[in-house]
Amino acid sequence: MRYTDSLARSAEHLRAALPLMTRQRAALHPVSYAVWYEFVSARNLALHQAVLTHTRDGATLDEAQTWALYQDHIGSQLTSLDAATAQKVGDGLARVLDTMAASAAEAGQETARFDNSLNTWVEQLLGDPNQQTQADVLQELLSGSREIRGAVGALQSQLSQSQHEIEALRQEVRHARNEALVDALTGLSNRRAFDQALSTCLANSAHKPDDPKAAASTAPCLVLGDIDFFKRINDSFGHGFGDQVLRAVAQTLKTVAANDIITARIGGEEFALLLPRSSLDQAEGLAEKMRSTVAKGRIRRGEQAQEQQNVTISFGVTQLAPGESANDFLNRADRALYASKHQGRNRVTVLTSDSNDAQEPVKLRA
Ligand SMILES: Nc1nc2c(ncn2[C@@H]2O[C@H](COP(=O)(O)OP(=O)(O)OP(=O)(O)O)[C@@H](O)[C@H]2O)c(=O)[nH]1
Repeated sequence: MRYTDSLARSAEHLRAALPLMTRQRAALHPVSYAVWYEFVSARNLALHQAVLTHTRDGATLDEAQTWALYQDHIGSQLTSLDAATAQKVGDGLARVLDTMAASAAEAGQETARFDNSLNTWVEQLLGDPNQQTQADVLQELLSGSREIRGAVGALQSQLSQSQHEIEALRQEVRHARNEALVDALTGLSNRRAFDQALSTCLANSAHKPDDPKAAASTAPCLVLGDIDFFKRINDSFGHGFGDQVLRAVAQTLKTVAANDIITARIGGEEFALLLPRSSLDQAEGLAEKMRSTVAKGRIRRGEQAQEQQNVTISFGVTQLAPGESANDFLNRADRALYASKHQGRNRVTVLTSDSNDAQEPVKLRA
């Protein structure tokens, strides 16, 4: 069960959530309650972080953002949890069937061996006319054994049919599981997949510390991107065109990023790229290439050639410091992104771990 808080604790979270919802003029429906409940209870770090990002500088969460947060951080978790359970059940069933099929095959071989022995005995007995009665009995035994063999054969083919069915089921579950990790609009990884990849990447990097003597030291790098003035695009040309812009930008990021880079849509118009092992310069170069490719592109709005829209995207780039938590890593990338927005947008900002102070000047590139 997802919510296991005691009554007193739930009431405490609710008391904390309600004033926030009022201040945010949040709509009063279960999706909105769930988002704010999870935010105040700090049970869901990714959601907590996303709400902070959306509401910085006193901004309010709108309906679309609330639904998107629910979809990315709460709803999809339930789906993939179900899928994980189904996968476990499927695997268990398949294991049982594998064992049964192996036993049945063994039983079949046993029976065939028994049948062969009987054949030999019958030939010997038929060679002796005085043993006619015993031979009749043995013939009967032989035909009985053939029946057994037929039955076991049927069982084997039944089991092999079931194995095919289970395999098909397994593939369906695998497919459902993958779907739960994919952002339906853009086809990129979703927030959940990104969070999983980030924690795996951090765990791996803890086991493989970087060589401090290497010239351009490599470590996990994070590139956060956020489309500029996206609200204006939605407001001017409609939500449908906004979605088209999201798909086009996602496609550009996917094309520019190499295969080993996790490319995710982690919020409404926010993207994240995780480079498992890279120098900060390489990560900055990648962000810069993405920024300029998006800025040069034109997205068609209608049938007329002049109905084209250009969009820009701001980036924040950082590299993991040794022993750093995922939260601090993400926060620094977010602050770098925020600096890009603050400095005029359509730019890449790199923030290193030793320039942790938000006030400290950061390296900017337009
Ligand atoms: N079309 C579309 N819009 C979305 C989606 N998810 C969030 N949005 C919208 O994205 C907009 C984000 O706006 P803001 O957070 O104000 O940011 P912005 O206008 O891009 O401004 P800056 O980031 O400061 O440049 C909001 O209007 C959301 O409704 C989505 O899936 N599709």
